[in-house]
Amino acid sequence: MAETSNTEKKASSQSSSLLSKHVQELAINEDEPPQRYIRKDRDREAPIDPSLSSSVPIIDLRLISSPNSSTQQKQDEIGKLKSALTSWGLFQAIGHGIPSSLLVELHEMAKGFFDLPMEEKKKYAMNKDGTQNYLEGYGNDLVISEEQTLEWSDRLYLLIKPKDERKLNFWPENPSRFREVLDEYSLKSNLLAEFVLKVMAESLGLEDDYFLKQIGECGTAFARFNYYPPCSRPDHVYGIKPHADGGAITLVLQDKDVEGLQVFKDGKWIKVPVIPDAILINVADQIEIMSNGMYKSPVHRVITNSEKERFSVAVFYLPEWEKEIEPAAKLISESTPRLFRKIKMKEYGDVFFQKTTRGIRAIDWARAKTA
Ligand SMILES: O=C(O)CCC(=O)C(=O)O
Ligand SMILES: [Fe+2]
Repeated sequence: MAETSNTEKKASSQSSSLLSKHVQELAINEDEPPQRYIRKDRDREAPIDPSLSSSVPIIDLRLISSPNSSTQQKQDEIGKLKSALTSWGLFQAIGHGIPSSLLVELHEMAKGFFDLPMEEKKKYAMNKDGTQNYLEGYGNDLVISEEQTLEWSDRLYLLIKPKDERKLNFWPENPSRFREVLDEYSLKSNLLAEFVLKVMAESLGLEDDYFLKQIGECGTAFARFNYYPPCSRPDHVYGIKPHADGGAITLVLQDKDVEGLQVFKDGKWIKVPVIPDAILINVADQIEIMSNGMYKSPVHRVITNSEKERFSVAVFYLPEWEKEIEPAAKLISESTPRLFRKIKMKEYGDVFFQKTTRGIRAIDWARAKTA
């Protein structure tokens, strides 16, 4: 277990002053974001490189999945995917087979939920008792210390897989089609994640079900609906602070109009452009570990906007809690020594939560000790 300081113990036991408010309430009631939302890292700010946005990789999955593609087309696109994940750790997937109408509906469900009166949304509020790391429901990150910089976003966080572990009491009944649409999206998103995990394994010369087996049939998936209200000081307040995701892979449906997501690459921040109907797929820490560092789990952040609100839906795929994750033996050699230790997902999850909340990368804790 991760160490916990006294301040943090107090915070997670009850201190209500450390429970953050819904940002939507702040955005409506106060002109200036409170001090606890103001970034402390502006003096260490890396530059934004506008010229590289158009280079964020785009992969047409249809070229890989379609029986009508030639072997050459398929190999070329897998090569592009490999190069995208080696250098960026992400790509925008097009030709992914999820109908545009479903993506539009999912976006409408997100907007419809966050537009509900606060009292209605609070029916689905997270239980912030601090006893569990993966808190489902409507709320924000758990606040574990006074120093933590808070984020300008509200969330609805729901386990979608395994299906029999869903806690439907957190699934909104309003908008009336919310549950149905999320169920449909989960089905499609799970298939897409499976397909991509297979292609990723194949691209590294592993058995195509290598990652799926490591993740396990009962690997979990969480959908996170993110809502970023307009913020009067976008330069000083993060929608989500820099972080990498802790699971295996993440699928993100970005807002259809409003940009905000940025990825850190070679010392610079790069805006991820909005491409209609694309789904952003990013490597998360467990794939970086299993691929022995070949595929990178990218650091990314979300910037706020002074005028426009923004919605996104991220689905995080995680290995089963009891799985022990380590680099694939095939990817360890004299020239590519083992970079990471073997760690149980449950243990990684605990450490990930503690570190990420403080803005520290968890994967560094998983590195193998060099002799
Ligand atoms: O809002 C986005 O575009 C990305 C969200 C994200 O990085 C996350 O939920 O982990
Ligand atoms: Fe993320």
